[in-house]
Amino acid sequence: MPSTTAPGAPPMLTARALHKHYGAAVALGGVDFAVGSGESIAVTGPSGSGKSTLLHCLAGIIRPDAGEVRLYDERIDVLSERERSHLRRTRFSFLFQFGQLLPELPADENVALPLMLGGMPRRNALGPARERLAQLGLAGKEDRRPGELSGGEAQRVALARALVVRPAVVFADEPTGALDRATGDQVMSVLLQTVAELGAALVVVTHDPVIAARCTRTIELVDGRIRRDDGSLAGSVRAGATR
Ligand SMILES: Nc1ncnc2c1ncn2[C@@H]1O[C@H](COP(=O)(O)OP(=O)(O)OP(=O)(O)O)[C@@H](O)[C@H]1O
Repeated sequence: MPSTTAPGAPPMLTARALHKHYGAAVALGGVDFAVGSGESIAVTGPSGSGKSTLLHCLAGIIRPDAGEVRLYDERIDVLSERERSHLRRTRFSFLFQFGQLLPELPADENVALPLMLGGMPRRNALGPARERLAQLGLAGKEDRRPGELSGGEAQRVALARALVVRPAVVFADEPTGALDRATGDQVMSVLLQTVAELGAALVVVTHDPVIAARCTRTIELVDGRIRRDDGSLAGSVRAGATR
């Protein structure tokens, strides 16, 4: 998959020397991280190794105790809660194991929600929402509520919702964990393809080696540190190409 990051351009999202403690427990013990446009990074590692904590620090959900996180050149770890919340709404998207769709809303309104939260009138938001649903093979199912969709369809609605704002970075935590292999593979294909098309970056926490293998790069956390990193993103971004 070619990177859309221009040669010499800085990575989109970088973290340096991230530390996070919970009491005496070290959740992150000095993590350096970078992801560029068009890249997909699988974050793997045993339970309790710090994967979710890393994701939450990168996404500005929690603040690290030390270290820094930048979106392009902007330090996001120093922003106020209000500023980080705005950033999460406008530049980032999130996809979880269970899509967290609103059960009372039809598919198109679920997808339109992030646009409406950003101030777009409902009538304007429904168009792009339906377009995104159609791209994900859900044309004709716009009026269905989540309970009237299969698990895979519902997760594609969640995916449409994550992508409708054209995010810079998509954060996913076990996005196919609740799906069977075939459906999960399909959702992952759409996710990887769309992220590449948008020139976005994907950070996906997963226990699944099949999903990790489909990403452009895998890092493995153990005890809050990166034990294995199967590619140097900084080098590949500078070269304008990924593995
Ligand atoms: N809010 C919290 N309060 C106290 N300790 C926490 C908190 N969140 C995480 N931890 C601890 O930090 C460490 C890293 O947790 P984290 O959830 O990041 O791991 P993980 O790799 O995502 O685990 P899993 O695969 O089980 O979801 C663990 O020891 C965990 O118990």
